[in-house]
Amino acid sequence: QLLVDLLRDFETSLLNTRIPDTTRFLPEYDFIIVGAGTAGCVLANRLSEITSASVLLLEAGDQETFISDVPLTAALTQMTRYNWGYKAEPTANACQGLKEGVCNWPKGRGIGGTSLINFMLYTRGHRRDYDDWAAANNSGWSYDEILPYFKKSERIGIPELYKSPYHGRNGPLDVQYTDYKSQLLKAFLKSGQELGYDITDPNGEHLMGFGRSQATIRNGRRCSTSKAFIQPVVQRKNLHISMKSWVTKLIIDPLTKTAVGVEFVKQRQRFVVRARKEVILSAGTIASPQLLMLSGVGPGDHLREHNITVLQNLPVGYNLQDHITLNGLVFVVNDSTVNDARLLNPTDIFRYLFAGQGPYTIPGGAEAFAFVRTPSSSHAKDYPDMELVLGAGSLSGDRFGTMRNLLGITDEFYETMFGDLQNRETFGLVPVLLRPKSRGRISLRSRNPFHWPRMEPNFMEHPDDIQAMIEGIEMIMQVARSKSMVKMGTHFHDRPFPGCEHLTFASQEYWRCCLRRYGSSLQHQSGTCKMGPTGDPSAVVDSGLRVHGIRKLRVVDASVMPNVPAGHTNAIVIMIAEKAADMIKNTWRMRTT
Ligand SMILES: Cc1cc2nc3c(=O)[nH]c(=O)nc-3n(C[C@H](O)[C@H](O)[C@H](O)COP(=O)(O)OP(=O)(O)OC[C@H]3O[C@@H](n4cnc5c(N)ncnc54)[C@H](O)[C@@H]3O)c2cc1C
Repeated sequence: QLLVDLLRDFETSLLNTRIPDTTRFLPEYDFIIVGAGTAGCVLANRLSEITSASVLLLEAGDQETFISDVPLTAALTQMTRYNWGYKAEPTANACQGLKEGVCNWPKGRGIGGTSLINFMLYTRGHRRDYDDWAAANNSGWSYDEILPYFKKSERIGIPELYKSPYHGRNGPLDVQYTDYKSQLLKAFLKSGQELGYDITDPNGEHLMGFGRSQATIRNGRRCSTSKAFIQPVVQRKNLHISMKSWVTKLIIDPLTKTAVGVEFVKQRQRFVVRARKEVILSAGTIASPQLLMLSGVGPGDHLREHNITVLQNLPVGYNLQDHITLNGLVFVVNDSTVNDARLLNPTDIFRYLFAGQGPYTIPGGAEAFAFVRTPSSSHAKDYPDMELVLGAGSLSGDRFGTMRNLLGITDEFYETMFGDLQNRETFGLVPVLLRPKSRGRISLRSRNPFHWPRMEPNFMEHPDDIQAMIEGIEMIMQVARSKSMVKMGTHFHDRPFPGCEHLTFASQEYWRCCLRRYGSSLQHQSGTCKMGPTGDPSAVVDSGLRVHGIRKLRVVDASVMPNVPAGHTNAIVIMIAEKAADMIKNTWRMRTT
């Protein structure tokens, strides 16, 4: 930790804008934003554009360091204090063979939130995802209505997409390809064509197809929402940012049912600050429902169990969704791949440090993705229900254990599976279930705000989710058997997963077992403060993201998604926050100055 602190100080003095930490607070602000994560940073920027409005941004963590900047080593950030390090409850159909038999749920802590530790892949989902939100009486959320907000935030750095009507060129968030292109990437894209798919821009007209990873990177470094939205505006006088400020409660007037402020702890001192116009909760899918419940907004019975006075009975914490994945599908290949040993190569290190180029710039090690439709899918023909992610290397190359640590993979699993692959070139292919039918829940473990809430994933509780995953694995095998991949000497490392050796290898039962033991999360938890109209018994916020029944309180983060779209969630949360900022400005008839 000392080393991290020293490096951070060194780096912020040289490379980053130091974010001033407010210690003296106004008694009242127009807007108080709880959580400076992906959504909170966007909101703080857009709301403080109104020079007449005062904005307080409260964040439990502190400023990012260059440790989180390197795209390839994203997994390393999970080992720092920038990760809340949550662990979910044991669940019947996933994660059973992982450390402690539970799923790791890393979440970012610091200005930038989970955009500080995520894998930077930039995807938005399918047009139909948003049209479905709108069709469920969430007016204003159809694809045509939200596309301008994706574009508003984006500065596309991919020349062939400059003229695309789907991309923005003037936003603060850089979206780029890395300069690194392996032979494997070319073979993977070709295999897609062999299988009848197009090579597409997944953020363009058609999601279905194979494409290179677009990522939130700027000149080879992570472009967090802190870099994009906060660092350029720290000099604004009307924006106060307070770090290491742990919000413990939203203060809601029980008579008028109006949010009037927040309570938080900073440097062991308790503060209460009032909000003149609104409190905006952007603490993420786990902490936002927790804070609502601690403040009296949630399922009545559950709050009473914890002796919390019920101010508004709402289904807070339900509808938890996530994209499911299976790690450990490893392929041996003849070409050179990326692994920990190679990363010690001084040429690559210097190339990265001085030019922002080379393998270190691959976002989380993912070079490309394919959006495909499983044979049994009940979705429309153009709607992919499965993503296949191509790794530039694989879990077998994780000698330093950073990826294992992130995923909760035991050393025993690693040695048994990959012990004999140490000198081999390998890559991984990862299936991702895009439209899960299973639902989990966040609930309170206690009324102590410093205790983690209970996180029940219920992954793959619905049998269709397991079936889709098995078909996704079979599609991965098809890709690996394609001519272009075989030409590279690709073959599946067919060592049985520990605990599933007794089953016929590659049978449906075998894959079921692998999923139960090693199936896990892609960390796209969402939906726990669901958006829906009055009268929808599962809704927590309305289409303006206002909490039903409570005045002057909005939720703006991944928790409001009614259904998780078929895309990685960071860009989607940024879009939600961009739109929310406009809605808030309209409510208060405040213009950007
Ligand atoms: C390992 C990993 C890899 C991922 N990879 C990708 C990817 O490649 N592409 C992609 O699109 N998405 C990815 N995601 C998901 C994506 O980053 C998240 O969905 C998104 O960042 C969520 O944004 P948010 O604003 O809802 O929450 P967050 O960004 O988590 O923000 C919540 C903020 O609130 C703060 N907070 C919480 N409680 C309190 C409190 N009580 N008081 C004060 N502050 C508080 C937190 O510290 C945090 O800063 C990944 C996620 C993880 C964990």
